Amino acid sequence: MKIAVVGTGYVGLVTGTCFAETGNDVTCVDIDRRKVEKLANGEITIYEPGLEKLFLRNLKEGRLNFTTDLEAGIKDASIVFLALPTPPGEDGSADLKYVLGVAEDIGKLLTDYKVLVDKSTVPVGTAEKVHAAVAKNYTGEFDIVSNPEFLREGVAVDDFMKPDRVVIGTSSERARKLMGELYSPFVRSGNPVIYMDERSAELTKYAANSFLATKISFMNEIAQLCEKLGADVDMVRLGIGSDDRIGKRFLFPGIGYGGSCFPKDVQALVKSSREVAYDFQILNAVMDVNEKQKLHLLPKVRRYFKDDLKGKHFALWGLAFKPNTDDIREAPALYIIEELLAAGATVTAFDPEAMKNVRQAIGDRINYAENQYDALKGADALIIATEWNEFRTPDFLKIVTSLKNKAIFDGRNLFDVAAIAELGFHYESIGRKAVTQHNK
Ligand SMILES: NC(=O)c1ccc[n+]([C@@H]2O[C@H](COP(=O)([O-])OP(=O)(O)OC[C@H]3O[C@@H](n4cnc5c(N)ncnc54)[C@H](O)[C@@H]3O)[C@@H](O)[C@H]2O)c1
Ligand SMILES: O=c1ccn([C@@H]2O[C@H](COP(=O)(O)OP(=O)(O)O[C@H]3O[C@H](CO)[C@@H](O)[C@H](O)[C@H]3O)[C@@H](O)[C@H]2O)c(=O)[nH]1
Repeated sequence: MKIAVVGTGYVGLVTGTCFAETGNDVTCVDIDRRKVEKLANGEITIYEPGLEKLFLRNLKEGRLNFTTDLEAGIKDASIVFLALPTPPGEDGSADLKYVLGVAEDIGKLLTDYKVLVDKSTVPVGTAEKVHAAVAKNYTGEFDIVSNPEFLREGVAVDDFMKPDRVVIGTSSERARKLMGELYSPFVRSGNPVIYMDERSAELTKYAANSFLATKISFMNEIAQLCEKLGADVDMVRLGIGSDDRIGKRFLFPGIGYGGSCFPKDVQALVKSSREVAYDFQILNAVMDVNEKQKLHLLPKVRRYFKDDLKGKHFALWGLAFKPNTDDIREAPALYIIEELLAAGATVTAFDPEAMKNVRQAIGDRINYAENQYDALKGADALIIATEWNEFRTPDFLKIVTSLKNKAIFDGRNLFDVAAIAELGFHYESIGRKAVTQHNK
C-alpha cells in the first residue's frame, strides 16, 4: 500500500519506518528542511533503540522516502497519516493549528479518494474539524479516521510492531477496510484492532494517558505517606502490584511524570472537561501532586546542607525524562536544575543521550561531564534524576573518592537501602527509609 506520513517527529518517524518495514511504500513529509535532508541522507534525527536499523534498511531499499513537498508526498498515497504536534496552547488545551493547517492544505491538493488519519493526540471532536478543514477546498470523497498512537519512547519500535491494541475510530466502512488491511501484520499475535467511532477513539487516548498518570501520582502520594509513617514504598508496591486487578506496571514512585505526553494530555483533558462544564476533580489532583513531586528531593538536599546551597556544587546523573531516550521535554531534571541554580548552587550533569538537547535548551548554565564519574569530581553530593541502566550498579568506590560528602539523593530508587547504608552513604530516595549520616 502507498502511504504518506505528514510530520516526521517522534511518532511520524516510527510510524513511517514501521509501515515501510511491513512492505508499504511510505513517503514522510515535514516542513523542517534540515530534518528532511538529514533523514533522506540516512542520518536519524532521534535516539530510539532499534529504530535506526529499520530506518536505514527501508531507506536503502527505497520503501521509505522523505520530502518537504506535501503535494508530491501525498499524491499517490491511499492513506495519509497526520503525525503533527499538538502542544498545549496558552490555556492548556491542545493547539490544533498544525493539524488543521495541514488538513486545509491537503484539501487544496486532493484529486481522488484518500483516508486521512489523525495519529496525533487530539481532543474529542477533532475528526469533525479536520473533515471541515479539508472540505473547505475539496468537494470529492474522502474519509477521516482517528487512530491514536500508544507507543512509549525508548521502546517505541516494539510498541508499534507489537501493539497491545490498535484503536481505529471511523464511521466509514471503506476506511475501516483499508486501515484493517494496513494494520493486519501488526496484530497477528492476536492483540485486537478495536473499531469504534471517532469521538470514542479520541477520548480513549486521553483516558489511557490520564489513567496512567493517575497511577503514578497515586503511588507518589503513597510514597510521601511511607516517608511519614516509616513504611517502605517498594514493599507496598510489590504488595499491591501482585493483585491482577491493580497490576505490577506503572507503580514506580519517583520525581514525577514528565515527557511530551502525560503533562500536556492530562492538562488538555481537564481543559476539554471544563469546556463541557465538567470538573474532572481527580485529574486536578494528579497534576498538583506531580508538580510538587518534581521537586520532592529538594527539601531533603536543603536539610542535609543546613538550608545553605549557595556555592555548593552538585553532580546530576540523568537529564532525559526517562531512560533510553534523548527527549528532555518536561524532564524533572530540568526543574531540579533551575531550583539548584536559583539557590546559588552549580551543577555538572551527565546523561548518556540527552546532553546535546539540554545544551541546546539551557546552554552553559550548567557543566556537562564526559561520563558519569567525571560528573562527580569535586561535587558536594550526587543527585539522580533518570534511571539509566548504567547508573544502577555504579562503582561506589569511585563515587566515594570523588564526592566531597558521601551523599546521594536518588529520585528513582536505584539502590538497595541496606546495602548503601553499609557503605556509609547518606542516602535519601523516594518513599523509603532515609540513611542518615550527618553532614559535618
Ligand atoms: N512522542 C511520543 O511518544 C508520542 C506518542 C504518542 C502520541 N504522540 C502524539 O503524536 C503527535 C506528534 O508528537 P511527536 O512527539 O512526534 O511530535 P514532534 O514535535 O516530535 O514532531 C512533529 C513534527 O511535525 C513537523 N511539522 C510541524 N508542522 C508541520 C507541517 N505544517 N507540515 C509538515 N510537518 C510539520 C515538525 O517539523 C516535527 O518534525 C502529538 O500529538 C503527540 O501528542 C506522541
Ligand atoms: O511507574 C512509573 C512509570 C512511568 N513514570 C514516569 O512517567 C513518565 C512517562 O513514562 P512513559 O509512559 O514510559 O513514557 P512516554 O514515552 O511519555 O509514554 C506515554 O505517553 C505516550 C504519548 O502519548 C503514550 O503513547 C504512551 O502509551 C505513554 O506510556 C516518565 O517521566 C516516567 O519516568 C513513573 O514515574 N513511574
